[in-house]
Amino acid sequence: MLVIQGGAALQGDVTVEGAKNAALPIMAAALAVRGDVRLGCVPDLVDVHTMTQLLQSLGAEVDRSTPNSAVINADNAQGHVADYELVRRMRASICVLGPLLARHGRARVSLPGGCNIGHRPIDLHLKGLAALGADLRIEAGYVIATAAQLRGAEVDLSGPHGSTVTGTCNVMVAAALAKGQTVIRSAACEPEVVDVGRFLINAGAKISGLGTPVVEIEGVDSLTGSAHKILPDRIEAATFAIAATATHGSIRLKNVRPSDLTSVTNALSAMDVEVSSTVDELRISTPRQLKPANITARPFPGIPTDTQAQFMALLATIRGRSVVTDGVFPDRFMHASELLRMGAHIRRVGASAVVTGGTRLSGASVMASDLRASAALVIAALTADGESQIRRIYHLDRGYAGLETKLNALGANVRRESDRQQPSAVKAPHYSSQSARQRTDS
Ligand SMILES: CC(=O)N[C@H]1[C@@H](OP(=O)(O)OP(=O)(O)OC[C@H]2O[C@@H](n3ccc(=O)[nH]c3=O)[C@H](O)[C@@H]2O)O[C@H](CO)[C@@H](O)[C@@H]1O
Ligand SMILES: C=C(OP(=O)(O)O)C(=O)O
Repeated sequence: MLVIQGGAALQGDVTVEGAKNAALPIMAAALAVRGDVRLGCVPDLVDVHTMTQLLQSLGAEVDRSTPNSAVINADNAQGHVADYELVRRMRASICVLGPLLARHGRARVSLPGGCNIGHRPIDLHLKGLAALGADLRIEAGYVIATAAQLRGAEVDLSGPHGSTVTGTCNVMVAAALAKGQTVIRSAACEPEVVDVGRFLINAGAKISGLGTPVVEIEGVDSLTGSAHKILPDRIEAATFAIAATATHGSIRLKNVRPSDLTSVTNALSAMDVEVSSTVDELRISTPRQLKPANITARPFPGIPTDTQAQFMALLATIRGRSVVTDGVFPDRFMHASELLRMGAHIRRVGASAVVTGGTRLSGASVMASDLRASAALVIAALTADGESQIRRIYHLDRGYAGLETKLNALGANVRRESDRQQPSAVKAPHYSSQSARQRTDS
């Protein structure tokens, strides 16, 4: 668990890692590439470790001996079965479906489980791959997919809450090696999807329209090894920016792409936070008084759903009434009940959470339910009077590398202790270790 003594304002510089949500689908896409794939800025996260194990279970060689890098060679990867034991640990395992199908013409991938952030179907992944000619069925908890020859097609990925990020990645990889032209309509526009597309282009794919809802792909015969640097993690950056704001601190974020964070910085500016940027840095400086705000998470370029919980924790500290809505995962409010334990005033009203902020939060023992809920509890604890214990932080280790080290360097008081209520806890991942036990959030 993390034990946090609240009250310190975050001050100083922090360097942001490469993005989890780009690293995972790119590592999966390496299954469809011949030769060495050299990745830089790979974050040292439990999820990356799980993806490493998944690729190895399929026969790929993965060398992570150099920090923040991965060299993947899938030339001898003959496996096509992504086993439940690995897939259940991490939702993003579904990203191997498209690459396996493209590579072997068949794939058997365990269904990723129901997750704590709400309903997470994969119907759009299946619909997209079926449009390319795959035959797909669900049997005994596995997606079973076969395709003698994938063929380019028109694919519409619009769902009830926008497009699908990992679904777009799956279809993009499969289409890159399909015969003929594919047009993906309602493609996800998230920067991580663009990064996956750029990785594929470096490997020889022909893709245009990245970052727009219409992505066109001309299939090629093969993809070949290449080097790619993972883009900076906008969610980690936003988490630190929100934490600095909540503690009335002042920080400089290094290795960021400010244009990926416009919705977040606009929301902070509307609360009266001072935000300034250079090409790869952001400065956040917080006045004494902040204004409440209404926050609605939406697909890119909207406020990311992966920052909604952190915003809710911040708004609980700001005097006045704020409304938080999640237009991507409408039920992603598990953090609210734990924030209540710290003295926050939050009510669910229809599809939104109404936050009446301003009462000082107090330290408490709380339980993290998912990755960003954990981050929200950390932010709340940093602002609270007294000590908080945050349990089940294996969620946090899925998505934040060295969080307590980074926070302490900014002046926070955070320590990691063993949690007797957490029998299956994982250690923070280590480059050379292949044996970390992990827990699923799914
Ligand atoms: C590894 C990774 O990149 N994870 C991110 C990815 O998850 P992930 O790719 O799983 O999320 P999606 O973009 O697929 O989901 C977006 C919305 O579409 C719905 N949907 C999705 C797929 C489908 O087949 N049918 C369907 O209806 C979902 O229920 C949700 O309402 O994008 C989410 C939304 O930005 C982020 O919270 C996750 O951090
Ligand atoms: C929900 C998240 O990740 P995943 O899709 O891997 O569960 C997240 O990063 O907040």
